[in-house]
Amino acid sequence: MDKVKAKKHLGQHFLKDESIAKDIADTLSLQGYDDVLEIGPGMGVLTKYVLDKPINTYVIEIDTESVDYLNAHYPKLHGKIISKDFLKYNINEVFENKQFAIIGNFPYNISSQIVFRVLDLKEQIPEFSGMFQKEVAERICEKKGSKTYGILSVLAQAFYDTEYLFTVSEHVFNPPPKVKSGVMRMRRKENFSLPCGEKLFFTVVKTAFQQRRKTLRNSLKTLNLSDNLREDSIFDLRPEQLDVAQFIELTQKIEADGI
Ligand SMILES: C[S@@+](CC[C@H](N)C(=O)[O-])C[C@H]1O[C@@H](n2cnc3c(N)ncnc32)[C@H](O)[C@@H]1O
Repeated sequence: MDKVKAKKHLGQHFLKDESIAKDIADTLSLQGYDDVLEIGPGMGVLTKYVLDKPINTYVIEIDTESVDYLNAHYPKLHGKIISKDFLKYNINEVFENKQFAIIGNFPYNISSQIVFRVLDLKEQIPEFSGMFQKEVAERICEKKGSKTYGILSVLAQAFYDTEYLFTVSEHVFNPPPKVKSGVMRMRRKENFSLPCGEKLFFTVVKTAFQQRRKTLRNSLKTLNLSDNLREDSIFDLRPEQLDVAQFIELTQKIEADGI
């Protein structure tokens, strides 16, 4: 069967370098789960190395041409290829009440949506690793004070320990993307339930970073906080000056204010 022709609208950039595929597969710690789901296997360059691990491997792929290719070349995947859009797929069809890891050389056009979906499913996902465009991988792992620290950094780090692992050149892909790539890993914290309302925490973080140059006193105006609360010195800060613990503290103060 012929190779799959890369489709731009699906973010298809196929990895050519087998040693990088192996290094990505090796980011799996294999601790705390027996199953792994690879998002976007394409022609299976990474899948091959994931299949070498002592773990049940499933893949989810939106492109039917890639699915046909995988069926033809990877008999070990028989019955474990989910021909669906990861963003819309109900994971309980395969992983009901199960812990599973997610890995991939992710489609860059939907990077942030994939991270948000993982955060939605965090109760079942103890580990999430793989390749994004470098800027997104860095953003996930960035600490307060940096220019790229933002919504993804705070929300991912509220529930996961995040590590930036290594950078990958654009030349090892076919076709090459315009930007460099970065491999990162997120491992869920032992205690990942927040000591404040999660929905409000998400709202506070997102609202604060929508106007990242403003102080919280200005950017959080839309939350209708009391004048008394707005006197608190935490509101003198800009969002990039707060770490996760401070965003939690801020959310707790807003909760106590009775929003
Ligand atoms: C960057 S390519 C990586 C392909 C392969 N893993 C590799 O390393 O060569 C991203 C893959 O994700 C697939 N993809 C794009 N959007 C998807 C979605 N919403 N759900 C599942 N797969 C998707 C693409 O078809 C493509 O195969």
